[in-house]
Amino acid sequence: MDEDLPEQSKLPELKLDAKQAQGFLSFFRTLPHEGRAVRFFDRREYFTAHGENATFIAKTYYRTTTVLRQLGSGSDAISSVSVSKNMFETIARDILLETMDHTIELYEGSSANWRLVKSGSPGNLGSFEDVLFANHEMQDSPVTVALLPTIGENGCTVGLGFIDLTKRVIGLTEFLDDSHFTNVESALVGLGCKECLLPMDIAKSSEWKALQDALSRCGVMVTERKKSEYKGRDLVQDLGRLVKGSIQPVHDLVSRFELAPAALGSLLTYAELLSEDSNYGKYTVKHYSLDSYMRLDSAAMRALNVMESKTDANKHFSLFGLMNKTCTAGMGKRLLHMWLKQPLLDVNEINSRLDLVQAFVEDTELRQDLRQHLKRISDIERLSCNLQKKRAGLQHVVKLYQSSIRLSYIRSALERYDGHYSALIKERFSEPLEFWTGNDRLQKFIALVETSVDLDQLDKGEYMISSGYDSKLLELKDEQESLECQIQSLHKQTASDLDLPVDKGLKLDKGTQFGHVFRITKKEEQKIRKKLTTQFIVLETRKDGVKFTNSKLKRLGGQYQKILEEYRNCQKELVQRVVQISGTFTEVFESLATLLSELDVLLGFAELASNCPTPYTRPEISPSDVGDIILEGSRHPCVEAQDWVNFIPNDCRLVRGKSWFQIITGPNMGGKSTFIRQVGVNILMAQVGSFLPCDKASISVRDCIFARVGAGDCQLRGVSTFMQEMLETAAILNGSTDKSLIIIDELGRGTSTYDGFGLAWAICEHIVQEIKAPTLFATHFHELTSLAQENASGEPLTKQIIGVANYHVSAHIDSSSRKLTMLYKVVPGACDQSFGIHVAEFANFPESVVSLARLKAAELEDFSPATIIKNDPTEEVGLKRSREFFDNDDVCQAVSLALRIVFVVAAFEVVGEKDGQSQEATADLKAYEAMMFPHSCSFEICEV
Ligand SMILES: Nc1ncnc2c1ncn2[C@@H]1O[C@H](COP(=O)(O)OP(=O)(O)OP(=O)(O)O)[C@@H](O)[C@H]1O
Repeated sequence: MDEDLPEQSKLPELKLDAKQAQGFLSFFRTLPHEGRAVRFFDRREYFTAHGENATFIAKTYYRTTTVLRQLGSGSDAISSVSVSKNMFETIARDILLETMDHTIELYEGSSANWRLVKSGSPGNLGSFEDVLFANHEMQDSPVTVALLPTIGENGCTVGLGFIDLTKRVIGLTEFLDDSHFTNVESALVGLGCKECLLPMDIAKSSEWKALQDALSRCGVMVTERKKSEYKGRDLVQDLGRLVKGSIQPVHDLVSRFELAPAALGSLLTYAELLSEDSNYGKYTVKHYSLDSYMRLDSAAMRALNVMESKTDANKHFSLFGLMNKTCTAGMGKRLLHMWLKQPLLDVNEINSRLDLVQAFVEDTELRQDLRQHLKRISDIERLSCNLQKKRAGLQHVVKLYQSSIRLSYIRSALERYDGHYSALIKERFSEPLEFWTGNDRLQKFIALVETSVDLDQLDKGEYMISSGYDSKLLELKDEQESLECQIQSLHKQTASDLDLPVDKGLKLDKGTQFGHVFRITKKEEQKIRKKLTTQFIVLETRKDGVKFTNSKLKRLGGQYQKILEEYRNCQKELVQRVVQISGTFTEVFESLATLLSELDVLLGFAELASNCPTPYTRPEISPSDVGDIILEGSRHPCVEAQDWVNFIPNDCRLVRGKSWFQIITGPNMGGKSTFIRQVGVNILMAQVGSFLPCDKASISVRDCIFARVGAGDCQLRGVSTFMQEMLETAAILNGSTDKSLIIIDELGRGTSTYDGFGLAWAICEHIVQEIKAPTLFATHFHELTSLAQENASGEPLTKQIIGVANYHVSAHIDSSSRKLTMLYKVVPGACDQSFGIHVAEFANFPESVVSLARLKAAELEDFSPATIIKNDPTEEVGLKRSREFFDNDDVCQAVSLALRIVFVVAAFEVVGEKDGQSQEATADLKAYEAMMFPHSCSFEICEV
């Protein structure tokens, strides 16, 4: 067992005697049951957890219950587990930052006396921030949201309040929502919500299942609160204490909403903001408008790989990982996170970000210079937050100082720039920097630190107030030095009296037990024993020598200790005072943090655009109701960044009335998904303000990206996959408009071919005719391509359908070797043949199956447009063809056999992967098989 468990060797021993255990158990039993709380008990060198928590930790983090020990005896015993400090940090990070389904409590004490010292939840990390970010940067600031939905005449209205405790922002909004809670989902995604408060009845009721599903799709922790906590009555008064500046705008904002004030009220109670006066006057209140940013739901975030995931093999798998070229500690990364969740809609705002990026792309020297300086900037935002929450010490003040003195270099680098965008750089950075770093602001802080802190001691790792800062401290320091001199001369005098060399013979020690003492080796003691016994007091005789003193040393040492004590107390008081004064500069630091993190992210965009093997280009941006979406020579930035990929660029021309709706066909593995996702990713990047991996790009701003991709990639989830697919599609049909972008991949794969095709056709028609959103629709239903067929006179086959164009990803088959080569080139027109059998051949199908499949396929009509046009255009062409296809028993058998073989091969892979869970996997597979092949006999998993 030990070898399997890396942490096992570090498992601390649970050392409690029977009495201690008894005392602890009596306390532990008094704790109220809280299913979500994981409680830890600090035992100084290690931590422990008990009962259900112990089992949870053993199973989740140690992956074995053998680490469990029993505390107490007989029926009173409870399971317990010990956790090292490192392991505690790992568990806390996982619970609060990754899985986000528990809260953590930390208790300190002994025997039967314990008290709660820290508690944290995913939305409110509280004092666990120290543990979580002691060795890691804080990359994302958690946000807690409270929702209050209600059904009225117009449908469902949702009141929303939120708090970002790191940025000290409180916000509220209210909106109508559809039955899928599309708006709730985009608000949670946009805000980066980690925890959501819901009234208890709503969190439990099956009537609100759709809302609960929306929350679960976003992966937020739901915290149930009593309905009585949803009170907005005293909200303005409460906010009056928390906000900086005038309360009137807050009053005006709050009075615009009916439900949101109550939601926000519950949040203020939950976060206990009013109970700490360090929060007073520190918050800003804002209206979060859903219409200010591009809306993205959780499916789109996943489809476009916007955020990094734990399973990413390398950081370039996600857009965040790829675009994160920030230099500051934490602040830049948090802003990038926010920007990626809130792409802009305003053309001018997008263009001004692009202007700044262009300035930094064009002036490499300026960019490199600024980035060098930013590398030395600490997380000013968090440091200043800690100062305010009185969690800071002199080290934090010094860190702020060290960052502050670099700002003059950043300012002068920016001022040297005289390129095309100098006015903008001046307005956005140089002038605000000049203001905040001026004599009345940052310079005052710099002067405070330079006069108060002993900066010379920093090299030794000591953070102290310089004695010159305070007359009392100076006096104490002088006295201390004078006493030190007297002790030194006594040392010399005594050495000469004893006829011993100073230091080498007679040492002067300073310890906690005796204070100042003389020490000699045992050998020397023999030489001076007589003098020692008559003139000195021997304190201790040990292997390392004999310690002794005399009345003079005792007196001087005593005085020295007293002065030292006074000096330390004085230092402590002064440190508190300096930290407190530094806390009055938070407005300066917050403003500087905003400026610097923005500069950091924009410089990162410029760095990415310039340093890619094929440089990025600046997109042209037009409002959402004009212009087309044209990407020439575009690439998927994350796929392109993988070492093993030689990426083939493609053009995408979404032109209104011509190719606003594109059907993409082509062989499996041909690059369809990559292509449609890369269009979404490029648009998102543009609206965030980044250059694009394209040769040329123009983009009509999109207010929303809807994506339904990927369900086909997790086929083994069976029926739920289809349900998921339908839910996501329903959200698209409900929420999208002509200003959105829709990306759909492999729709209708999770059900029968007839149903799937029927749904796909109907959805396409609805999007083209009703929604009119630019759409990329990748499909294996070749029959869908007839949506775009035109008859000989150029009229669309189906009269009303205009603006549909066919594209396909090309592949080459060598006629002699029958070798299939993917060209990854997206070209106009429908795919004129199916490559399924070639792909099966690639997958090492048995030759007999491939030959039979070839034979039977040859008997079928081909997929060419010409053949399709031959059919009656008024009849559903594809349906007819697919019915013919499945009426043919032989083909049906061949296809079924082929599918079953793929399936059984996959079954073995999965069973192999799901080590130890083969029964479960087999059950999954059988359920899947029953769905896919309802009329055929069941497969057996056997040795191949
Ligand atoms: N433009 C490209 N240039 C180079 N390689 C590409 C390109 N597009 C895709 N690929 C590679 O091909 C692989 C398959 O691409 P993708 O998943 O997009 O195919 P697909 O047509 O959607 O397949 P399926 O229909 O089976 O889902 C990708 O993982 C990528 O490595």
